[in-house]
Amino acid sequence: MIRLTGVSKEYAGRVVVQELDLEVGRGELVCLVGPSGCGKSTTLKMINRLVEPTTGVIEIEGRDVTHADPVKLRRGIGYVIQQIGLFPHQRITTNVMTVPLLYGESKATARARAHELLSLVGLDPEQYGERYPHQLSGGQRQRVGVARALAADPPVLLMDEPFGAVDPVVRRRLQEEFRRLQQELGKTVVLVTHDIDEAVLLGDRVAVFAEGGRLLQYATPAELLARPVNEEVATFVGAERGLRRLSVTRIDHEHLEPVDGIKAAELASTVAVGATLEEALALMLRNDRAMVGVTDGPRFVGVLTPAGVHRALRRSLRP
Ligand SMILES: Nc1ncnc2c1ncn2[C@@H]1O[C@H](COP(=O)(O)OP(=O)(O)OP(=O)(O)O)[C@@H](O)[C@H]1O
Repeated sequence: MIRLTGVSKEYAGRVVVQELDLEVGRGELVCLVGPSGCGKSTTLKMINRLVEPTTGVIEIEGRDVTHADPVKLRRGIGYVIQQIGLFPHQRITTNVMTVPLLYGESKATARARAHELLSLVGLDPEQYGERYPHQLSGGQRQRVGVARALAADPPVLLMDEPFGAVDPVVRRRLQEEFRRLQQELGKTVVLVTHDIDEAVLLGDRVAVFAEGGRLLQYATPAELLARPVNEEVATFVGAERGLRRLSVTRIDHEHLEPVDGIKAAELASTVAVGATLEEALALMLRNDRAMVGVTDGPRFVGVLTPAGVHRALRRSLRP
């Protein structure tokens, strides 16, 4: 869907993005992560031509974006930034209607679409649609930003620290909801963050950048956490990467032991197949039991033990 080949950017002779090759598949969510100033935002802005690359080629669906009309190009690419830039003197619904109106939709259609999108991001249009941005919380404004970026139904969404301005609890909820929404809508997303936890939670793949716009590693979260390519990545991913792996590895049938001979009283609680190892371990610790029951819909399918957790971590690296 998106391909960068040999892309570099220099400002006054200083290289901020270096010979970057990166491919993003259709429907994939890719996180660009790295320390402040390493060129993540610049990379994102080259995709929608807010910044022109010094060298290299950027293609979207096989078409070189440098030959596209930048205004048209940007309308086809949703863009969400931390300071979401809602129009302060326009009501929420009107804010979301902007792009469909630009596209020549009728007011009635654009309004209906705006209401649909507000509901989709968890804001009741009846309750919030007629408010002004300053009458919403930071997290609610962020949702409006996402709704507005989706309004033109763009196949590609670029997001620059979209959840950076909200407190950690709200951020986690927005991240989880956004991940669900993205899977449902099948958008191709490139998301910039400096937060490795956000990157491994959201990304199908994660690109780790270093100072000077060098791409150090581009891999799935499981691969990145288990096998950082060098010390630099290992340091960035952090000493807690073992723990982080628990949060990206999901429980599968093959990790379980049979339930035969286990009494219900030995199982303090259950989790569903597909939950993370982190959730399962948290339950084991909370209940002081070395196992947790696992369900699949209404069925009870087995138990997960610490040995199963080990197995799951090992197997998470199989291609
Ligand atoms: N218009 C510009 N002119 C000159 N230098 C710039 C310009 N825009 C960005 N830079 C420099 O390019 C480098 C990369 O900036 P960029 O915003 O891409 O980093 P980033 O990784 O997104 O950082 P952050 O996480 O702090 O937003 C920085 O050193 C920045 O100072």
